[in-house]
Order: sequence, then C-alpha cells, then structure tokens
Amino acid sequence: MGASGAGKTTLLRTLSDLPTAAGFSGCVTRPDRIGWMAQTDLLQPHLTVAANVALIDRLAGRRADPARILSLLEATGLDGFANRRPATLSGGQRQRVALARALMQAAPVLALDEPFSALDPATRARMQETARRALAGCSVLMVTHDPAEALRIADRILILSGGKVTEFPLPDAAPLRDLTEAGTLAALGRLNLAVQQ
Ligand SMILES: Nc1ncnc2c1ncn2[C@@H]1O[C@H](COP(=O)(O)OP(=O)(O)OP(=O)(O)O)[C@@H](O)[C@H]1O
Repeated sequence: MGASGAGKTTLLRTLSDLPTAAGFSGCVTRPDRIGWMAQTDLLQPHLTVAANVALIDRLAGRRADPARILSLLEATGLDGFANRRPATLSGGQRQRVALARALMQAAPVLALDEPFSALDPATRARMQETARRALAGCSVLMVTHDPAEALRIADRILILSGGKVTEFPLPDAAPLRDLTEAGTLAALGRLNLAVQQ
C-alpha cells in the first residue's frame, strides 16, 4: 500500500525484471518465473477470452490445458465466456479474464497491481476469495489502494512511503478476515490513518 506516486508499481516492476523509468542500483534475487497482472488488463483484442487466458503458455511454446482454462473461467465467474472477444465484455469482466490469465501462470511468485480495482464490491469480494484459494502456496505481492481489501486478505501489509517500507501490524485473525469483527474493524481505522500519512 502507499499513496499515489509512492513507487508501488515501480517496485513490483523492478522485482519482476520489467523496465521502469526509475534509477535502480543493487541486486534483486528472484525465482525464474514471476506471474504478473497489471493495472490495465492488457488483453489481446483479436483473441477470444480462452485464448487470452492461454496466451502466456502459447508464448512460452507450451500447450495450455483446456480443462484448466475452463475451470479458471468458472472460478472467476466467466463460464460461458470462453469464445467471446474482449471488446464485448465489461471492464470488470475484462479484469476477471486478466485475473484468470494470471492464475493460469501458476508461477511461484505472482505480482498483482490493483487486480480488483474495476470490480463492483460483491464481485470484488468473490474475486478476493477466488484468488486466495487459487494462489494458496504461491507468494503474492499485491498492490491495493483499498485498506479494507488489504485487511481482509493479506498475510502481511507493507506501506511504502518516502522510499521506505513499514510493516503494518495485523490483528490475530487469519485471512479472510471478517471486517465486522471488533479487532479487525479497529485495525481498519489504524490502517486508514497509516496510509494517509
Ligand atoms: N525508487 C524510485 N526512484 C526514482 N523514481 C521513482 C522511484 N519509484 C518510483 N519512481 C517514479 O515515481 C513515479 C510514480 O511511481 P509509481 O507509478 O511506481 O507509483 P505508484 O505508487 O504505483 O502510484 P499509483 O498508486 O498512482 O499507481 C514514476 O514516474 C516512477 O518512475
């Protein structure tokens, strides 16, 4: 988390070995493969939804498992959309295709840059659950502007400000946390203040 312009996307891109406008010196140790989902969905307009989900495999010269594609489309609430083109989808549906594509990569580390920002609250809550389930066992570094989202799903919350990272202490409850529970609600108040500083 962190204010707009704090450098969150730049940090994710640096960790993922993607180019940035920022200067960087030092050394990043990372696994060979890092999955990535950007703020913009970057869907290929000429490909169907299923082909977009399979794209990373295709680019890597692998055959994508059709059953896995269908199960990820189902998990992201897109069953029946496999043969549609991105232009026929809403912004939220497109973002869910991008999420399915990120989940398809099954990389040990996944960088998600505000993956749920275009979704309505109910779909967003469902996608948070889907992503947590589908990504159990992966390390996921996710940027979000939404303190409630971070509190609900994160194992750790780091706040980037003035070039420094501070860890926000989480309540004892395990994710997916109940935001109406007193301890979580109190933490939400503290987190709202912390990200405004
Ligand atoms: N460590 C850094 N050194 C120099 N410039 C940086 C650094 N980190 C970020 N910047 C620059 O600051 C600007 C904003 O960075 P970035 O897009 O990463 O912010 P952000 O926190 O993701 O913002 P937003 O929440 O609005 O998406 C960019 O122009 C980026 O190049």
